Amino acid sequence: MRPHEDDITAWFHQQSRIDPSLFPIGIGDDMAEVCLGDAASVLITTDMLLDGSHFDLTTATLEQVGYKAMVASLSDCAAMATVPLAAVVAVALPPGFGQSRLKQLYAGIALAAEKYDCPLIGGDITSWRQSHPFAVNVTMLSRRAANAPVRRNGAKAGDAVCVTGSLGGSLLRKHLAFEPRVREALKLAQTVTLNAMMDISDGLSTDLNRICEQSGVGAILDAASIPISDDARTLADPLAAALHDGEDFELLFTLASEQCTRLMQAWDDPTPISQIGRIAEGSGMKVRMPDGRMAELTPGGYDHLNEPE
Ligand SMILES: Nc1ncnc2c1ncn2[C@@H]1O[C@H](COP(=O)(O)OP(=O)(O)O)[C@@H](O)[C@H]1O
Ligand SMILES: Cc1ncc(C[n+]2csc(CCOP(=O)(O)OP(=O)(O)O)c2C)c(N)n1
Ligand SMILES: [Mg+2]
Repeated sequence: MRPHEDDITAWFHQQSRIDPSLFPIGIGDDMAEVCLGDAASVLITTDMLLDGSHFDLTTATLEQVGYKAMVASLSDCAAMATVPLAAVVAVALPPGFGQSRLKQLYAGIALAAEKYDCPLIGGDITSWRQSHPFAVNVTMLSRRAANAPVRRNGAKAGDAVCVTGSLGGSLLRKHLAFEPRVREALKLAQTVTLNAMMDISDGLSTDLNRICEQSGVGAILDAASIPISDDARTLADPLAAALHDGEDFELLFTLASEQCTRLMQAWDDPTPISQIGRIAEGSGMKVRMPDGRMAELTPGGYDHLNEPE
């Protein structure tokens, strides 16, 4: 079944009557683009992370949470092959949170800001009057690189489907300490023509479905080619983990088959790239299982609107 989140964001997209000459990219991609005149533009994304949903403060440190909040947004900048510019960070604090814990959070934010050259330029502090969980929201700006921002809607039948890094088992470790693929995305866009790209936050099955739906195509994956992470291999069903766990924060992209051949020859970055399947005409996703059997692939990743009541 289609994720409920996608139903409502598609509805938001339908409702929005924005002028494409002012906002060339609106609802539906990892970032929206705002024209500033004279061919200049800025891209923007916002993401809220909640204690209990995106991290668990009984086990994660505030420094890890600050880092994660920043790199999740940096991953959106990478998803469109854009250059991060700056971040503003808003927090909602439980009563009695205090300055010293805010400084721990800041240490994680500052670590990511420094590492990815994306300074914190503002924010907001609010506190709950009653007992409520901690929340942190990052809004981030980026700018175009030499390439146009890579969108979700450009995949074409016959394209190769590729990912960076490896997938699955993120909850064991990676989701608090990953490296957003900013450098890799810019290198990719410099080396080849990318038809579609996004980052994998909700899970390969759910996020590939977004590219397919927005591009009006289907996809066939080859399970044996999916790079399964070492952490996913410790779980009961490593392939299911790679397909559905989410928070891999790897790049998922499609490009013409000859471009893919060229990319595989030219790619010299330490982060590996794998071709995991092909874009097909029509709609829907299939996966060739390791035993050769073809199975339907339905979006089985994270859906905030499909949580138990
Ligand atoms: N509350 C909202 N109001 C308007 N647009 C929204 C809202 N929530 C999400 N969106 C938009 O819906 C699109 C799809 O969201 P999603 O797939 O979750 O993106 P991401 O994984 O990059 O956060 C994005 O363009 C996002 O900006
Ligand atoms: C305590 C806890 N439970 C569950 C998860 C797993 N998880 C939480 S949100 C999420 C999906 C990604 O988050 P979302 O807010 O949808 O990010 P976006 O797609 O908007 O970038 C996943 C896999 C987690 N990281 N921590
Ligand atoms: Mg989401």
